[in-house]
Amino acid sequence: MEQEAEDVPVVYLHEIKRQYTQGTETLTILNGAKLALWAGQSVALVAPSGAGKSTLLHIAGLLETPDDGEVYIGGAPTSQLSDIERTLIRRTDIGFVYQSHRLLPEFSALENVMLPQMIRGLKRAETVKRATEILAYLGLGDRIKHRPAELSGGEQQRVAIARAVANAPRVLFADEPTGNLDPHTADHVFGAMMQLVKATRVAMLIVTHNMELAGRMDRRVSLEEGQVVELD
Ligand SMILES: Nc1ncnc2c1ncn2[C@@H]1O[C@H](COP(=O)(O)OP(=O)(O)OP(=O)(O)O)[C@@H](O)[C@H]1O
Repeated sequence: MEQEAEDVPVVYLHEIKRQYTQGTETLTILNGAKLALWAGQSVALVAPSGAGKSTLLHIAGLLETPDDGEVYIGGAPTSQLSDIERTLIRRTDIGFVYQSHRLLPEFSALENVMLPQMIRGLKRAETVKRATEILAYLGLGDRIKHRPAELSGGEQQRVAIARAVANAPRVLFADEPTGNLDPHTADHVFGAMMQLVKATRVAMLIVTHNMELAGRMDRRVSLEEGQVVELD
């Protein structure tokens, strides 16, 4: 990761608007949402079902385009970029972790973590080295040859986190990453994510319904009537 001025947010959502049209009805989900995500800061997004959390994550992660407003990554606007340019930014700057791990079942933990780096065109030896290091950092040094089915739920989720940070992204988005885990395992996985934020200075936005975990993050925000509100 290149060192850059930290007076610019890693991600800045400016006046984001998103509507869905269903038949004759128009649903306004985001209505001028603004949010800045900073390097080295973890932010919990806590809001009721249907409030637009996943929509916000997908727009901020350049998976969806807003109807209006601008997504800035590292200070640069993204709305005029081509699909290829957006894909490249997603590969290098953005990581995603979902509620279910979505690992490839026929590949080992190591190979799953190597894949995003290989897609990016890094040399195999380099990807093996980096993937091994990240897995060891997340406490999986003795599990790298295991396939997902041979790992526990918490281990699978840590592999998914390793895969998401394999390319040293500037921002990590996680949609209920511990939602499928028992409280003890959730605590462990969550702890690993918090460590990563401080160790790598990645910016992190985590959707969670768990107020205890949200309370351990740097900042808490919600969505009300399509706008982001600070909870602290
Ligand atoms: N493709 C779509 N077409 C129409 N409506 C949609 C579409 N995607 C989402 N919605 C609606 O937009 C609203 C927000 O959805 P979103 O998935 O962002 O909510 P959420 O806050 O993540 O909810 P949850 O906590 O239940 O996952 C919902 O009411 C949903 O029905």
